[in-house]
Amino acid sequence: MEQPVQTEVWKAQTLQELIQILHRLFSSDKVRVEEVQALMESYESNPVEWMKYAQFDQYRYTRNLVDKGNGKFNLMILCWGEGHGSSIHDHTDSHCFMKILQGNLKETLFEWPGKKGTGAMTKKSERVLGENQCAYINDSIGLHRVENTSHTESAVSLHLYSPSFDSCNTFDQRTGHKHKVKMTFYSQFGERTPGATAVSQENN
Ligand SMILES: N[C@@H](CS(=O)O)C(=O)O
Ligand SMILES: [Fe+2]
Repeated sequence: MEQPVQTEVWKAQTLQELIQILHRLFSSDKVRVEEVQALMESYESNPVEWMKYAQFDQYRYTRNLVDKGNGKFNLMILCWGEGHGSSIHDHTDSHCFMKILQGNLKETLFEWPGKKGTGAMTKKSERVLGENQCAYINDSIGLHRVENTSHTESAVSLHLYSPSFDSCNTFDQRTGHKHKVKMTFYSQFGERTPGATAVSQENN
């Protein structure tokens, strides 16, 4: 009789436990994408656990720092009001995991523009991510835009970036021209970042 292959399957019962296991997985230098993705998917979103990080802005999506991952990653909660979305952007050569905690988000993938960056950008695919799903992207997969297309529901997502970064490139869909933007946190560890305002240089 053949034995089924035993693989280790993580199940994070709480956000705190998820963070603990993430610290363990990232303490080694080799990131196993499928393992992290499965772990993040295993956490069943419980709003009570993440509510203090979910700080919304009326005009744009917000980035709220949850954990600095011992220098190995940044974990953050993004809050998307009705109709809020990001520009087409890259991820600065990092791993990007994106888990939906509430609502739905549409992710549209684009190809990198050619060297000269001229002409309309090519759309590769799109999909709608639902609650508890976890997507993954890096620069070799392509560029993306994320949108809460709902006019009645907000959305909340949990993002892990490794290594962490604080700037990325945004791209003009019609011309492919890129533009470097700095990214900031609306709040950190549940506290509003002093001086952080709705600046226009953001990724949206
Ligand atoms: N990568 C974006 C969010 S998203 O649109 O994937 C950010 O960190 O702000
Ligand atoms: Fe992104």
